[in-house]
Amino acid sequence: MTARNISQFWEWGRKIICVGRNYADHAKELKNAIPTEPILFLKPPSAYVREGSSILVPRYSNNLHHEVELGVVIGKGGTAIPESAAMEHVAGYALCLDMTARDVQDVCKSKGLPWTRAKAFNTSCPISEFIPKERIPDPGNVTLWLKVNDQLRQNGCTSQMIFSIPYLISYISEFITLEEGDLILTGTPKGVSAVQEHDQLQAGIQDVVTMSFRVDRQEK
Ligand SMILES: O=C(O)/C=C/C(=O)CC(=O)C(=O)O
Ligand SMILES: [Mg+2]
Repeated sequence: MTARNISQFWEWGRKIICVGRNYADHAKELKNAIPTEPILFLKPPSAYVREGSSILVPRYSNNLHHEVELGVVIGKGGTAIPESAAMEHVAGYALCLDMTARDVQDVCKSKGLPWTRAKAFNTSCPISEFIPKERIPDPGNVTLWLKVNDQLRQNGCTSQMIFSIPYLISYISEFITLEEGDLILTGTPKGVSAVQEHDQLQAGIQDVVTMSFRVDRQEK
């Protein structure tokens, strides 16, 4: 059997665990309360999309939003990982988008239903190349940005996160065993907005990585 390479973690079929409302400015822009403990949801591995393929607006949505986020790639699994040891479990990072059908999410919220249809559809998780841990020495202090058709929409710093990466790893692993190849999306800063068919999205982490995606509509 050929050895698997963590730099292709998206091919492993592992979990994508997402944190919501982890930036106060984003929680406020959507008129949500600031959370007192992490809010979590999941995406399936079929949500991954890589550069060269398009982000697809689901047939059932007319308000697809971008959310730029720092993704943390788990390199060593564990259960009930103490916060003090959490960073030993990180292999690296990826720049991620948490594409969100906001109109569908609003309906789910109003009915008290899970956000699965709004957040977990095919192509809802565009990702960059794998970024080895050494290339981001302080993941708690990097700038994330996103442009739509060359217009800057999001520009935030991970220092604004309410719950830190070590805290999130420890919190999640209390009740979900983390495995090598899992990805944690750590939440988005303010500036989320709608994208349309044929838009070009560009996003980056400081001078570390950039990525671009075109938006298309799912065919009838
Ligand atoms: O509660 C809402 O209206 C929206 C919450 C989110 O979409 C949460 C996130 O995914 C995030 O903050 O990154
Ligand atoms: Mg998000």
